[in-house]
Amino acid sequence: MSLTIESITCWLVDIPTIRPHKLSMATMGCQTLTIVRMECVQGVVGWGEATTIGGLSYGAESPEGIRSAIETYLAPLLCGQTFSGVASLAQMMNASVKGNTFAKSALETAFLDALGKQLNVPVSTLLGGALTQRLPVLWTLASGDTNKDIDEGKRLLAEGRHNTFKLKIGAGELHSDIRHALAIKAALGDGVSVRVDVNQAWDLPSAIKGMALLQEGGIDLVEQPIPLWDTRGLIALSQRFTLPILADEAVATLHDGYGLANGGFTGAYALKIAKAGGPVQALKLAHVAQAAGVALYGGTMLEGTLGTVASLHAWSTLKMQWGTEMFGPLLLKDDIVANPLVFSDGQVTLPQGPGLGVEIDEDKLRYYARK
Ligand SMILES: O=C(O)C[C@H]1C=CC(=O)O1
Ligand SMILES: [Mn+2]
Repeated sequence: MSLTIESITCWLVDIPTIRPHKLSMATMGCQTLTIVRMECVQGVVGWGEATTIGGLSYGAESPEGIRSAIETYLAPLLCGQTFSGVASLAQMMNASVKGNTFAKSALETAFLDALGKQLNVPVSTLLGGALTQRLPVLWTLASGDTNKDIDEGKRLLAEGRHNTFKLKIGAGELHSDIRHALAIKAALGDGVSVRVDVNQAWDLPSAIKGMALLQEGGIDLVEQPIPLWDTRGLIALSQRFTLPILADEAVATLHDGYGLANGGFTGAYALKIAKAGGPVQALKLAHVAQAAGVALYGGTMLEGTLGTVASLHAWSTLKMQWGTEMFGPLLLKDDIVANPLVFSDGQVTLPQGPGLGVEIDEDKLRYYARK
């Protein structure tokens, strides 16, 4: 069985967020989904998505750059070619295009969706088979205001939608950020897991001070406290504190995962399909982590439903010691799918059906697509 790619179409889809989402490097009021439609000669169509955060403020690929890499380089390379699976697809993309893992992730996702539809199996089956149909999912409190975050957290706990929270810090002065995090932790209570993501904003001395206070205050996990290039610092912090570290920006591919673990990093890796170049590539990093005894976490680039579901199919094949943050669609006011994901009891349900199991609402796609 193989698929021949006939055409690849790409849209930029702008969807407002339900509230401002404040990270250390940008405040989002809108998310741009780069949507890919891959039509195959065999009659199946696959869909994929790539997102980043805050234009070029989070990473090296912008939505416009992702679209340009696909339309100018990757689509002409792939159209007319026949692939028996993701291995030959990835090999061809990597031979001609360096980096651009976000663009490659959207294409790998679309191919997996098409292949699953052709074989009449879910993408999770192509990736090794789901261990579970429901995955834990936390929520990020990042309104930029401590009291608003507390109200939002309490409301979501009362509704039973989430029982674990991540806070975005690093934009403010160290001690006021710590006060913010510990006030939320105290208000939500002992039984609620609260983690923080610094998104690289601290230098090493600040991280040493900050982590001591966060550890003392009962925070459960600290994500990417220092810049991505400072792997020596990250390893040292992971060995110095009992408060575990989640490596995010510092660990994109299996090579990064190997390097950190080999250097003595203890803690966990945030897997993201966009950082690795697709669901199959992200699983390679997961398997390196498993070999090294590093724990796993299912990360998001705040994708809409398509990218979130693609990630969930991959994460469903793994034991995720720190759960997932696949809440992206809940941060958006709308989406381009006819069958939204179901979130309840701190969990999200993996869609059934062939391929990704996501049905696109093409009217909404046209409505939100950038003209
Ligand atoms: O983890 C990040 O760095 C990005 C993203 C994930 C959740 C969230 O709120 O932002
Ligand atoms: Mn992060």
